[in-house]
Amino acid sequence: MTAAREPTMSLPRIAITAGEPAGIGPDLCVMLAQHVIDADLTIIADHSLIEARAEQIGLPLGNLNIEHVPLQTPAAPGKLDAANSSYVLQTLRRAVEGCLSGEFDAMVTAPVHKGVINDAGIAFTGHTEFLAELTNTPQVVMMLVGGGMRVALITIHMALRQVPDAITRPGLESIIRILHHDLVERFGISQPRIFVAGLNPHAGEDGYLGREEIEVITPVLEKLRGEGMNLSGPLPADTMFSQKNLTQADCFLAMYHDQGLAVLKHASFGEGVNVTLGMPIIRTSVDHGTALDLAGTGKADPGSLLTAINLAIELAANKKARL
Ligand SMILES: NC(=O)C1=CN([C@@H]2O[C@H](COP(=O)(O)OP(=O)(O)OC[C@H]3O[C@@H](n4cnc5c(N)ncnc54)[C@H](O)[C@@H]3O)[C@@H](O)[C@H]2O)C=CC1
Ligand SMILES: NCC(=O)COP(=O)(O)O
Repeated sequence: MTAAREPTMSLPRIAITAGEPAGIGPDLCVMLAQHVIDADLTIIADHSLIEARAEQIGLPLGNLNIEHVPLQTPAAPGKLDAANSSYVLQTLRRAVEGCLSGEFDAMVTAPVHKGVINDAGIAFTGHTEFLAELTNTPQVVMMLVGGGMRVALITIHMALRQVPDAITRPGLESIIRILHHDLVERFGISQPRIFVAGLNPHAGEDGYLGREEIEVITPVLEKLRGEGMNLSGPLPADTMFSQKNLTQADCFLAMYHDQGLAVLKHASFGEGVNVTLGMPIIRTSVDHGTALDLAGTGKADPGSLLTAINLAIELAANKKARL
């Protein structure tokens, strides 16, 4: 909790990385101080950055707990500076280290700007891949939760041109195994029903509109169904998210980023949560980006960050209950 709350034993300890310093992440961290949250939050950020943003948007910091990681150069709202990219990555390293050591029960990330990190000469496609590397996890899965659905992805941050070649039988099998495992173990769904999209229009139209469904997706689904997994598909992606399917699926599995996330964000932008599956640590995140246009204005909506914190609390409690 960040506003007035009675001290309580065993609240989940959650690290929050403030993200890109020129974006809305620092504003959202300040906004957390205005809410009562049943967790011990540690904001990992430059202390003076958060203080300055609080002053800018006219909100008190209260007893917000901030662990200081110094900026490389002063940050102005809305003005990206590649010099601060190493700071952004350092906040992530610190949170991961704390989660791995047991100091934190989970980490929640505010948005980073992928482009400016690359401008600094650091190859970076997203938190998901960076955290996989830091935790030595060979395969992670991105799943978003919102709008009454869960949507996981086979391919994440890659050019559309590269997608078909990146969908392989071993990769698909490994992702479905992780997804199934985490839906059971982390989300407590005993028999998850996973609806799997095809890659091509009409799921390939029997091979006339592409052969990935026949050659890659169907053989993997048949193999895993043989092990007892409840898998539907490959389904035409244009109708996969029908209202009827929303009531029946525990999770949709999309072949590429915008096939799944455009639908989810249409239904829930600003209230959705991004969760990384397959890692030894719990990580949730906002569903939006750095919104440079809103940084320092006080107009950013903290809804997604609050929902991400609540999901982290729930997943940490589920994990504790299983120990
Ligand atoms: N979790 C993360 O670190 C994510 C980072 N990004 C990064 O963010 C950067 C900017 O991405 P964009 O595509 O421009 O998306 P964006 O989400 O930053 O902005 C899209 C639109 O939504 C509005 N918006 C976003 N968050 C809002 C909030 N909390 N309250 C009110 N309005 C909000 C913005 O003002 C803008 O009009 C990119 O570098 C992208 O890679 C994008 C998504 C997730
Ligand atoms: N569209 C989701 C997104 O870009 C966030 O990715 P990540 O930084 O959480 O890997």
